[in-house]
Amino acid sequence: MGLFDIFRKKKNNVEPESTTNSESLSESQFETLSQSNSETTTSSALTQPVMEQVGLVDEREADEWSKALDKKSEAIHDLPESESESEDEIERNEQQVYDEGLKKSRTGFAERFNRFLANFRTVDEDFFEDLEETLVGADVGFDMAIKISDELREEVKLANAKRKEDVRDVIIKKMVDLYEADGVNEDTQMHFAPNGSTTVILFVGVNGVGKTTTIGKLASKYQQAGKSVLLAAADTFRAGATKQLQEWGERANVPVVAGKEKADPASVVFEAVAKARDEHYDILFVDTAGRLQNNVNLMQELEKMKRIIQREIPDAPHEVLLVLDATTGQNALQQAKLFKDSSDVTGIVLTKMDGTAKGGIVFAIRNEMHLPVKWIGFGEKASDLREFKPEEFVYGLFKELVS
Ligand SMILES: Nc1nc2c(ncn2[C@@H]2O[C@H](COP(=O)(O)OP(=O)(O)OP(=O)(O)O)[C@@H](O)[C@H]2O)c(=O)[nH]1
Repeated sequence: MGLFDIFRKKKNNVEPESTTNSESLSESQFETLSQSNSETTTSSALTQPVMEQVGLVDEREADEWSKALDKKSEAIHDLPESESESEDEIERNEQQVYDEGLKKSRTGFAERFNRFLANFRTVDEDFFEDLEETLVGADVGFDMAIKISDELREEVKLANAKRKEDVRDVIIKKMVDLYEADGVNEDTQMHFAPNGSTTVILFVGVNGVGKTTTIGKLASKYQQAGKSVLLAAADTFRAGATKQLQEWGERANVPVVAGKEKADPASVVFEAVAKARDEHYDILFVDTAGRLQNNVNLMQELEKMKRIIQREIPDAPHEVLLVLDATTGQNALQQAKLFKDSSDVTGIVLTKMDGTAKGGIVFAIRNEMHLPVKWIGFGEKASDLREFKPEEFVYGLFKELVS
């Protein structure tokens, strides 16, 4: 089943009284959609995986970690952890987090589409130009916008479309299809060290994107899931960074290895890796600085850290996660290119999704970067960080936009 079919199926399971679930929207309903503040609640949803996961270091172990984590995120959300809790309830909770976190983007997309379709008369060259502009404005990325409009030119269904909602449905289906096609073989799993040895995860990204916060959230998740966690405060560049990480450490009840202000970050990393290995910690998260005198220095610093980690634990780091701030749109993409070119990024953490009205960045990252989004941040609380689920994301973004 394709991603769009999953989307449709989820939509058909939504409460029947929902306005947005009606098979066909009237013109006036359609025009007023973007002004509607009412949020629909989803009911049962599918758990079918969208794409195959490949290349796990140790499939059984990764599965075990993932299960422990899933169980804990539900507990964090104050769901009763009773034996009787059904899969539907767990899934609904996950979908609710996505629904709430994507509210701004959903409304933003609806407004852009409605503005674009308000002038719809016929599918001509102006139509495609306006469409490209609309998509670029939603942070879908220039390449993806052109790709969508090029493919839609060939689409007979679009050429014959008379009603605005049909046009809109064809466009969204095309976006979802292209997104899915770009994600074949994408590996969204977290990788862990085999045989219970220490897993090292390095976080990179420019300053202010949410690295320290993400580490705090993950530390708390894994710690509560029963794993022993150690943090390394290797961002010695920014005065408050170590303190901030220590606060997260205290909150999560997790120790932090820190150096003096302006100390060599590599020495902090060395100390932390040695401690993690010798004391058999399950997982070490390494916070790094996002701001040095220039990019070359920044990249050299990261390289040096990696060498030190590898000297102590040869198969580490098991993940290099690039943290990107979703509200910065094209800037985030530029950063991704910079880091991808110079460090071996294995995945992306997309933060502040709750703060943007242009959720299209997820499409641009997959289309242009071919890097998997592994985690997504919907707020500042530990429980607001979620594993990235493409089907939940697509549904949360478009559920009110497809008839
Ligand atoms: N709304 C929202 N805010 C977030 C999210 N993630 C992080 N933040 C906020 O973003 C701000 C910056 O986060 P930090 O974790 O300090 O960023 P950093 O990348 O470590 O910054 P440097 O230490 O300067 O490199 C903080 O105020 C966080 O609370 C999120 O998913 N949603």
